[in-house]
Order: sequence, then C-alpha cells, then structure tokens
Amino acid sequence: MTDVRGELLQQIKDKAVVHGKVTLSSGKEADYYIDLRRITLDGVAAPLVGQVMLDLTADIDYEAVGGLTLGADPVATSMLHASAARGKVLDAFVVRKAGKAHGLQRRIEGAEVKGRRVLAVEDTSTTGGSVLTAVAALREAGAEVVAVATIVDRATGAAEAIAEQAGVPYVFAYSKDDLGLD
Ligand SMILES: O=P(O)(O)OC[C@H]1O[C@H](OP(=O)(O)OP(=O)(O)O)[C@H](O)[C@@H]1O
Ligand SMILES: O=C(O)c1cc(=O)[nH]c(=O)[nH]1
Repeated sequence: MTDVRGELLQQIKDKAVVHGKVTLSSGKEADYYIDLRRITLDGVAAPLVGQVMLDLTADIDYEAVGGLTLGADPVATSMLHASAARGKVLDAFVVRKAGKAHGLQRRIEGAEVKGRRVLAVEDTSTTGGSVLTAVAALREAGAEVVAVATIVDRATGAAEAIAEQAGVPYVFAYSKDDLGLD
C-alpha cells in the first residue's frame, strides 16, 4: 500500500517551506512561510492533497467543500476530483473575499450551499481569520458548516479561534512539528 500521507508530507517539506522573515496575512511577522500554492498547484503533489484531505475528513458527513479564495480553491477542487475517483460526488464552491458587483453578484461561487452540509477548507491556517471569514459567509448564505479542515496548521491560534468563534471541529493533516518547524 502506498503511503499517500507520507508522500505529501515529503512534497511539502521539499517544495513549500521557505525560511526567512515574512509578513503574514494577519500582519504578524514570522521566520518561515509555508507556500502551499506550490503544492496545491503542483502536478505531482496536488492529486495527493485531495486524497489526504478526504482521508482526514472521512468521519465527517458533508456534501460540498470550499473556502476563502485563493488558498482554499485548489484544495477544494483536488478533493472534488479525488472523491469522484472514489465513486462519490462531492461539490465545490469558492468564497470571494468581497461580494461581486456585476454578473450574478454572488459572494459564493459554484455549488449551491444553502441548506447543505459543507466543509470549510484552507491550505494553511495561522490565526484562522481567513477560514472564519469563509465560515461567516457560508452561514450567511444558509449553509450548515460541519467542520473546518486545513492542510497545515501553524499552531498559532487558529484552533482556539475556530473553536471559540465557529464552534465546529477543526482538523488538520500536518502540524508544524510534522514539518520539523519550531
Ligand atoms: O489563518 P490566517 O491568519 O487567515 O492565515 C492563513 C491564510 O493566509 C494565506 O492566504 P493569503 O491571505 O495570503 O491570501 P491568498 O490565499 O489570496 O494568497 C493562506 O492561504 C491562508 O488563507
Ligand atoms: O499566515 C499566512 O499568511 C500564511 C502563512 C503560511 O505559512 N503560508 C501562507 O500561505 N500564509
């Protein structure tokens, strides 16, 4: 049996971890950055993302998956395709950072979320602010957010913020310890 989880971990270590001073989305400073777009948009690694995230959330019942653009988008589509390959239909959606003023003026694009059980996903979570924005938009649109799932958790407050502000389970595929970061 192939170790998909182990393979993806190695891909992340090899391709996504960048050491050096960076300013994060929250405005905080950090000594490293995990650029998971180099994974979720990589021809070798991206198919593994869908499998690992489906396995991670196998005990959670949801019909559609997505999160705040852009980090979440390829996570959701990778899960959609991996689910289809397993014979199960899984829809995806994209939560815009702001509403759109033209066209159909939708904040959430793609699958209808109203009245459906949805999983909010993320590539990396630092403060959890981005995914919490997605959760708020999804709830406003009438979705039932059943959980939050991220590929890498940086152990910098996201778990606590999601528990307090969203009140749903939070799961992640890899911790910073898995990546050998401190
Ligand atoms: O938990 P948080 O503190 O919100 O930080 C994590 C977020 O930061 C990054 O996105 P970024 O804001 O850089 O935007 P992008 O996805 O559009 O690149 C990353 O993709 C997460 O979405
Ligand atoms: O907090 C962030 O902005 C952030 C951290 C990180 O490691 N990777 C990323 O894409 N964003």
